[in-house]
Amino acid sequence: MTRILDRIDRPQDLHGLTDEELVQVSQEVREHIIDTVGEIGGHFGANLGTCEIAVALHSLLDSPRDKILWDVGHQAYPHKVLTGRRDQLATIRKYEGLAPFCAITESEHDIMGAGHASTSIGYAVGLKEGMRLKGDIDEGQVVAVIGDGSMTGGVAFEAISQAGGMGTPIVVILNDNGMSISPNVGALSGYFNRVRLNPKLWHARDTVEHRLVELPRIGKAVERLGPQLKESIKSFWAPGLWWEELDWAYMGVVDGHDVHALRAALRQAFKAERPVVVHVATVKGKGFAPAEDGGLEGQETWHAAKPKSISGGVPVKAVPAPAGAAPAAPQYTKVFGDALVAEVRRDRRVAGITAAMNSGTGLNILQKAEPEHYFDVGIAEQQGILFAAGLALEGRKPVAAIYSTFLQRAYDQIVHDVCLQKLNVVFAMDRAGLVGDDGPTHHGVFDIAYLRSLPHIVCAAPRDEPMLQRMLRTALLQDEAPFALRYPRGEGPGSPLLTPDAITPVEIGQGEVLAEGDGRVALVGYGSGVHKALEAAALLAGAGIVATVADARFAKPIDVDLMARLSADHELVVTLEEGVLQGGFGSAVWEALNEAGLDGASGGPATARLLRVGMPDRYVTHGKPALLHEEVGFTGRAVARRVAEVLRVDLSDVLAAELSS
Ligand SMILES: Cc1ncc(C[n+]2csc(CCOP(=O)(O)OP(=O)(O)O)c2C)c(N)n1
Ligand SMILES: CC(=O)[C@@H](O)[C@H](O)COP(=O)(O)O
Ligand SMILES: [Mg+2]
Repeated sequence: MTRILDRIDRPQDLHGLTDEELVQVSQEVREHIIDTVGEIGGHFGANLGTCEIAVALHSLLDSPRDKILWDVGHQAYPHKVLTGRRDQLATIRKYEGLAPFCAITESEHDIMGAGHASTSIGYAVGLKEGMRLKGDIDEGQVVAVIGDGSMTGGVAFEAISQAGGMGTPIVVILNDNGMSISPNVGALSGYFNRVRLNPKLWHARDTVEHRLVELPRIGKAVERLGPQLKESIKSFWAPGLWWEELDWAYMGVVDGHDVHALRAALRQAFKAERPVVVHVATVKGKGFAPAEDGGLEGQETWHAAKPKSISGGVPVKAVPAPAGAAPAAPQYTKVFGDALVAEVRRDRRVAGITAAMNSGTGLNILQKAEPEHYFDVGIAEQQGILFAAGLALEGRKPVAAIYSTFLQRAYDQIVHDVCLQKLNVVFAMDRAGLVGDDGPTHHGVFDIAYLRSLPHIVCAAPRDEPMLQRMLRTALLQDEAPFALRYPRGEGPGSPLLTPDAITPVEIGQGEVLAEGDGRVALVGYGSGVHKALEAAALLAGAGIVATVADARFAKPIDVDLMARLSADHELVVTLEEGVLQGGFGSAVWEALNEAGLDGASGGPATARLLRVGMPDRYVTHGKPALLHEEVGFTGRAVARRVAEVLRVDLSDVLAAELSS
């Protein structure tokens, strides 16, 4: 059957279609996403929830003159399909393919870049007030689509307050499905649930006035009340009171899978001359039974789909690993989650905090094992750190498990509240380094630089799983300082784990030499950089260069004695880190050598040349980590090649042999 979708090459092609045709297009978009994402992998459930919303919006609006903003952007695949990218959807999140979220460099219909939650309303206020400043506030509609989970981000409320105060005529679609990645949390979510799940409240506004006017004796009086007073009486009974109190018009709850109802509500909202929120109820994973009928667990499972996980619209049964295959190394996330449970059981002062990333951080393990010591603040990283600060002031030992990239959201709380007051808070930063498919908004490459400069903080990075266990223990045994721990997304090298009673702390500020060399080059890794150092050393050995390999273990405090010794004993010292070079670990080594008069520049003893290997001064694109590591030169081969150049050694045969092996 030919799809209507096949003739939708631009959003304006939706204009003039009947409601029935729009319903059909919505379903065709849904099936296109199920087939495509089920094959290639990617964000899934949220996209099935916004098919009708995207169709309704683009059928009424003239994008990009009218501006539609998608909060986070993980639910923007229908928008991408309807705005000329239908046939490229299979490239999404792939190297040089469509961006994982909205990107202003990708399409004129992507009005804002995203990836981090809760930003869309803020942009919307700016865009609309920008039109007012240009002298034409009616230049175009501005609509922000934000989920109930993203609504828990404080910055969304900052924008709601500004818009209410200025009377900025924007439209917000609150896409309420009761889910964040895991079930949504907090009082706001509770309020949304009460309203969304109570159909009687869905049309309260319309019926309240009717019933009031029908009342004996006072009915006539109500009839004569001015519209404002009537509105406030209506909103007293109807949901959305707090929106009205903030001078927003509240409309809802609308069925987010009913194109006709959505269009009717949006037509009304577009006419308002004030900020309007349209509260919409959707199902995360709508139209895909394992999610739609799978309850909260099913909807959490299908937040993202793995490659080749769906065929013919149904899940593909996982194929067991062949007998005798080596077990995959445990994900750092699981090692951390298990280690945190062990720490809580060793010291009842310990508690774990997540910001809506329950399973992503491994805190789902703590939630099951020690629920009293588990806290989820929702998408509210700033609150997560303030909450940790409060716990620390109360003598608890909080561990804030927040991805490196999302922790950026709480930078001032780290500076102003934790470090300045020298509070004993542990930052467990998963997804440190290049995360891969999620791309530049999610790569955790700035934390070394953004934390190392803060007084009192300790910055550490384990080279493998047991070292992660030891560093977490170290962080929690000490009472002195804030302690930041970083580790990459995915598997470690598979080193044998330590039993809880065998976990010993490491000396803070002390590095470790893993292999002594012949004095020509020392490769000093930090975290995942240690493995690149070992890979490079193996290649250099093929050319007769025996490299010294060291694990710095700490970026702050730096092991100055070790760095001084390596610098004095070698021609070349190479630092390797999966973080930006500017202000990173290599810079810290450079600074330490300079302060000790050992950098050769200050007339001190002859010292080694310093070569820093790390992330470049640009945003690295999306794609598989191995491809990205190749692109930025963060591989054993690339490092070996650079060392050979400096030492004027010919490595071509070794590299050729390695390639052919
Ligand atoms: C600042 C920030 N914290 C955490 C995340 C991770 N994250 C991505 S989507 C999501 C859930 C969003 O929930 P909601 O807005 O309700 O959208 P839904 O998936 O339910 O459609 C989370 C926590 C993020 N993208 N940004
Ligand atoms: C959209 C978003 O921010 C999350 O879904 C993120 O993509 C999760 O990343 P991980 O897959 O690394 O947990
Ligand atoms: Mg949601």
